[in-house]
Amino acid sequence: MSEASNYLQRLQDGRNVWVNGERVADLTTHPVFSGTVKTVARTVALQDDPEVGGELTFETDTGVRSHNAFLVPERVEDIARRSRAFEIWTDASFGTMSRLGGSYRSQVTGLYINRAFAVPDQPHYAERMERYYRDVRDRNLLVTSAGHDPQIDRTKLASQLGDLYTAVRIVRETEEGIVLRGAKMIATGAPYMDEIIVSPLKPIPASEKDYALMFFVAVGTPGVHLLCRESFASENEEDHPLSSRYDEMDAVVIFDDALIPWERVLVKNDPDLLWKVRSQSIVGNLSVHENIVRSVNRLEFVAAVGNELADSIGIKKFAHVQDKLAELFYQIEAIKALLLVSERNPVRHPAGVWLANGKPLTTAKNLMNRFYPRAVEILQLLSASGVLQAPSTMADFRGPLGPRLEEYFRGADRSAQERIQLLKLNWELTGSKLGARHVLYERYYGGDPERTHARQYEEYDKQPLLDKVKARLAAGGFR
Ligand SMILES: Cc1cc2nc3c(=O)[nH]c(=O)nc-3n(C[C@H](O)[C@H](O)[C@H](O)COP(=O)(O)OP(=O)(O)OC[C@H]3O[C@@H](n4cnc5c(N)ncnc54)[C@H](O)[C@@H]3O)c2cc1C
Repeated sequence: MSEASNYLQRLQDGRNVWVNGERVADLTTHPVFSGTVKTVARTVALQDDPEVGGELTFETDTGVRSHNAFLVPERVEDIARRSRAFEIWTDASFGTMSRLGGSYRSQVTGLYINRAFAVPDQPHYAERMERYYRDVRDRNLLVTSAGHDPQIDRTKLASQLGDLYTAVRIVRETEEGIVLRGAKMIATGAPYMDEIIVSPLKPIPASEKDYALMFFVAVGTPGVHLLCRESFASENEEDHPLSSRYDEMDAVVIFDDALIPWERVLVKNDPDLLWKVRSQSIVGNLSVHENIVRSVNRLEFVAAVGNELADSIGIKKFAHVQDKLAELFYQIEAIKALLLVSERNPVRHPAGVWLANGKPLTTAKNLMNRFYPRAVEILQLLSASGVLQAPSTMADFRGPLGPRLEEYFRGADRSAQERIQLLKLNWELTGSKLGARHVLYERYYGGDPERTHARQYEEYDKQPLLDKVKARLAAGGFR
């Protein structure tokens, strides 16, 4: 069976996906989901593609071909193999779909690598992790994650939110596993995925041990509900080139007395073990590496649109326009340079794997949540009211006003229809609901930027900088 038809079949698992007040009977035909399902199926099918399939996959010890996000980087060249696979996949959606690229598949790989290294005294952890990794890898499953408790009141602990089962907690244990109730926020792409990693993203105090859970849940598990946000998808490919294909959706995951089998439970009511596992650098490193490959791809897309906009109305010769276009280019070059530096200066981890250097990756991640909103702002500044002059639909070109539109909307270097297509693409990136969500995503997907930037400050090795200045001052200053 091809990867694409296998994927489409996997969606028919009775999953509880809720949107617009109804349970979705079939994602493959539902107007909110069918466009993106096609995109995911097309991307997954790249593994069968004679041209790129080899670069995307590796042969496992069980003899199947699996995506390189599952490749354990035992040799230094494996970093480049993983990177190339991320690039091919992310290019299939111009960097707009974050969960397809392999970030959370990489977390599974990282957790597998860590299994014995992080917790040698917990054999059940290592055994379950190994079985899970092998299963997900060999079936090429798609993975997302949900890490946060409902927002409600951030000054309170999970146990202080009123109902003890607001955040996810065990209701009872059975021979088969744990029965869970509560909600986790938010799992991007969940309706299209096979698996969700559920795990808090920050340390849990000992007094809150009942919330210290880490487990993997199959999306189709009975009692698991995915409550989707408002859809940004469109069925009109001509007018909405991105929303019709790439609305990856975000969902709250609700556990309504859902049974999670023991073999999927990695940490149960154990804050120490949880943090031991989560704070290991491998998991974050492998997944951030994918994020940065995707970031380059996304910035390249935005820069190309910006250049086309400038060409289309003949504004390229203005100095401030060149300044803005140059800014889009240096954004690309800065993130690309950090990616290259990280890949060319790999670090051998004691667990026996090679990792791209973490410092430039973290820097790129933190820069990106400032770069992307600015990149979108530049597109807005370049097109000004142009996007609002575009007719509501390309169909107007086929109506009675068509010949007039050809005249009024033509560009400096292109036909009216070509220019309006470009403006519609620009609107998708800068003014549509999908575009606004992309900006929010780039700001927050990697955590609250206020705190991730502060962490970079705290973890930065400042001493060598300070020593130099202190020595100079001690020697009499800078005279
Ligand atoms: C589009 C999108 C997709 C996402 N996809 C996923 C996903 O797939 N999986 C997943 O697990 N998560 C996902 N996230 C969640 C993301 O990880 C969080 O948005 C991020 O970590 C911030 O947490 P929060 O949204 O709960 O905001 P909060 O932590 O509630 O913060 C809200 C505001 O309060 C401030 N604040 C709150 N607490 C503190 C504090 N202690 N100190 C200082 N300031 C504070 C913050 O700075 C911020 O301004 C996604 C987010 C977005 C926007």
